[in-house]
Amino acid sequence: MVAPAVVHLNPEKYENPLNFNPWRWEGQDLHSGSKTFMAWGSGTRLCVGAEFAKLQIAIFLHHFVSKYRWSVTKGGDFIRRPSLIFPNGLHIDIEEK
Ligand code: HEM
Repeated sequence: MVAPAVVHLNPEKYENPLNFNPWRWEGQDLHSGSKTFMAWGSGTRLCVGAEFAKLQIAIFLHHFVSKYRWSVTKGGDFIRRPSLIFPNGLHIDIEEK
């Protein structure tokens, strides 16, 4: 069994894996058999909803950053175990621009 988050945070695979850097996968092998990128699983069990989910995420983020302002009001501490957990939640105020 493989924990994808552990692979994605491996400093031997990615430079400064804890830094926010969406471009870190640019030029990497992202195919279904990749051993360095497996957010959608791998091989025959690859997520069937991956393309749908990516489209939804892109549409959501586009509208979220272009039409709304937000600020963190409470919480936001996080623990990597290895997936991300917010023990006190992450409360945000959202308002239309
Ligand atoms: C951010 C969103 C998503 C992530 C990160 C994600 C991730 C994954 C991962 C890692 C697996 C492999 C699990 C394993 O190896 O046992 C998987 C499988 C699967 N996902 Fe997703 N998924 C997402 C969204 C979706 C959506 C939106 C759908 C359906 C509309 C979906 C349907 C499935 C199905 C049916 C499988 C099982 C595939 C199989 O075993 O043949 N997923 N997903």
